[in-house]
Amino acid sequence: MHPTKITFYERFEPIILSGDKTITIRDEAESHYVPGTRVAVHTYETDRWFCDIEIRSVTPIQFDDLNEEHARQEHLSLEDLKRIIRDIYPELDSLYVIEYRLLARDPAG
Ligand SMILES: CC(=O)Nc1ccn([C@H]2C[C@H](O)[C@@H](CO)O2)c(=O)n1
Repeated sequence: MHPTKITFYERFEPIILSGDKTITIRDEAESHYVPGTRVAVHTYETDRWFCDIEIRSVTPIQFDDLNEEHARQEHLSLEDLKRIIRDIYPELDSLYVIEYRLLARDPAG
């Protein structure tokens, strides 16, 4: 069964809902999303649903191959992106770029 839920740190909610952040970079444990499927997005901290996304692609990437295009898609500088990835996944080099598009958001949000 493919995963139908993903969590994001609450601080990223505004840029996900604005459509400015269109990828997330995760480890192997979170790499099993299926392109074309709908996934519910919840906050990591409180498990609050705030939107749905459609998975566009899941692509392996090495930490050293992260570039300015990934940073643009994350709506971050490359320096900040690499620092955040290193905070979340210290010493992990094999990662996955999950590209998505915003489908529906909480009308009360
Ligand atoms: C539990 C967990 O790992 N949750 C995550 C992981 C990553 N993100 C964000 C941070 C960056 O913008 C990208 C890159 O991983 O995705 C997140 O919000 N929550």
